[in-house]
Order: sequence, then structure tokens, then C-alpha cells
Amino acid sequence: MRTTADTPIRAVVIGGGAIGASVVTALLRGDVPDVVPVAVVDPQPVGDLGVPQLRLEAALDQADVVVECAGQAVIAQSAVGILERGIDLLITSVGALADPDLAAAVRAAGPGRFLLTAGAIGGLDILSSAAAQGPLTRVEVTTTKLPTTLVQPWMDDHDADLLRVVTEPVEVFRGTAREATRLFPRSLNVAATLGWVVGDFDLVDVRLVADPAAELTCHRVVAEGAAGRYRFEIENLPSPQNPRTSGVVPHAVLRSLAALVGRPSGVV
Ligand SMILES: NC(=O)C1=CN([C@@H]2O[C@H](COP(=O)(O)OP(=O)(O)OC[C@H]3O[C@@H](n4cnc5c(N)ncnc54)[C@H](OP(=O)(O)O)[C@@H]3O)[C@@H](O)[C@H]2O)C=CC1
Ligand SMILES: O=C([O-])CC(=O)C(=O)O
Repeated sequence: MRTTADTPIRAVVIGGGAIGASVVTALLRGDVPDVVPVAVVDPQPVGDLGVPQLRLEAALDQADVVVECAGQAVIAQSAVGILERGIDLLITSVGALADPDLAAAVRAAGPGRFLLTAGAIGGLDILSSAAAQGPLTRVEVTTTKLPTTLVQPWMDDHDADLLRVVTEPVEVFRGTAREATRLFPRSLNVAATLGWVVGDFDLVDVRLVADPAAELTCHRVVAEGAAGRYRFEIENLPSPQNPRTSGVVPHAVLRSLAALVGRPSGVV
């Protein structure tokens, strides 16, 4: 990746939805010093975001760094190729890496570098440090979201309809982060991020609750191990563009992008 101060770093954003569109707008505003957005990639017309909308291959010809804000399939299909071209990659759809073969391939690929954004949650720094001191023995996350945001294509009509009419909180899923992010690929990337950080997707016990009163999306994390005990609760306002996604995520992506291109500030 080019890093000289007098040459702007060219960013391609994959996905022009709730996260991607906000990221493009912020980059055009100059929110990450020396990074300019040069293209957005999306199968559907995204409207005028202020940068050309290109097909992936054409966009990669211009990219120093790719910001993925599209979905797990993009990571499965394109991450290794992007890294092999020497382009750096910021991953938002972290759940893709719960596939051990893909995770190994992404880790081995280069010379481009990759980073995962913390996205909708925090506390990952201390959990990563704690896991380095000694294995964590317990990692749990309870995510609470609006029921309609949790309807999945694999659900039968009965279960999907239940989520549309439910009036009380109801547990929708209980299992490992690996399963959680496979079954809810657009809603439980945070569980996968915890799995990545603690080095074990199967250690992370995920509970997903649909709550019709959940004005805020909640991720409650409990962990313990040799280093100590950890508890934190995050309550995010959903994105007005996509209530499945927390509104803070584009800002997390921009923060991660600054770190990836070597312009971090504040706490890392
Ligand atoms: N790590 C974290 O904390 C979080 C991660 N995420 C991840 O980020 C992703 C994006 O979230 P969000 O912006 O809210 O979702 P949106 O649905 O608002 O936007 C995603 C956009 O990407 C497009 N897209 C789908 N497939 C491709 C592709 N192959 N190439 C290019 N563009 C594609 C979609 O098009 P179309 O609508 O036609 O499919 C859509 O326009 C989520 O799917 C999830 O995986 C989300 C929230 C938190
Ligand atoms: O935005 C959130 O709160 C979490 C989310 O969708 C995800 O992890 O995929």
C-alpha cells in the first residue's frame, strides 16, 4: 500500500448500504486524513454517493485499500484475491471468518494486510489481552434486537410470522458464535468478532433475544479466565437506514480504517 504523505490513499468501498454509504460520505468530507474514496461497489444502483459506482474488478485497479461493508459472501469470494493483489482490506462482515478454511486462507494471503473492525461492540482490546495472558474459560454474549430485523430466509413461515407479531421478548437462538453468525449473518458478526479475539468461535456462547420493545440494540458480554472477569453492556441506537445494524458501525469502520492506513489517533 502507498503511504507517502503527498499521495492520497485510494479507498474502494464494497457495499453502498447503511454502513458503506456513510463511510463514503465521511471519507469525501475528509474524516480520515489522506484517504480518498475512489469507488463504491454494489450490485444495485446506490444513487449518487459522490464517487463512481464500479464493478469490483475495475474498482480494484484503483484501490490501495478496500473497505468491505457488504456481507459475508464478499469475504468468502474476494478477500484472498484482494490481499494477493497487495491491497489492504478492512473487514466488517467478520462472521465469514468463522469458516476455518476461509480464515486460514485469509491469514495466509498477502502481501495486502487485513484488519477486522470492532463494529458494533467494544471491550475487544481487554479481552484480547486477557486471552493472551491465559485461556478464557467463559465468554458469553446476549444480543437483543427488534424482532423483525431477525427474520431469516431459512426460517419457516410459522417462525418468521412469530417474529413479526411477538409482543414479549423471546429467545430466538442459543449456541456457539460459529453457528450464530452462520444462521444470522447480517446480525451476529459481533459474536464472530468475540470468537476471533478470544481465539475460539466455539467457546463463545451466544444468546439472541427478539424484543419488540428494544429501541436500542443491546450486546451484553460476560467473560472470565486466568486474567480476570469482564462484563460490559453496549446499547446502540439502530441505524435509521437499516435497523438491523447499529448506527455507530460506520464510525467504527472509519476508526479502523485510520488504523489500517497508519493514521490512528487516541486509544488503539
Ligand atoms: N461487525 C459488525 O459489528 C457489523 C457488521 N455488519 C456487516 O456489514 C454488512 C453491511 O451492513 P449494512 O450496511 O447495514 O447492510 P445494508 O444491507 O444496508 O448494505 C449492504 C449493501 O451491500 C450490498 N451488497 C450485497 N452483496 C454485495 C456484493 N457481493 N458486492 C457488493 N455489494 C454487495 C447490498 O446490496 P443488496 O441490498 O442488493 O444485497 C447493500 O446495498 C452486514 O451484512 C454485516 O455482514 C453489520 C453490522 C455490524
Ligand atoms: O450492528 C449490530 O449491532 C450488530 C450486527 O448487526 C452484527 O453484528 O452483524
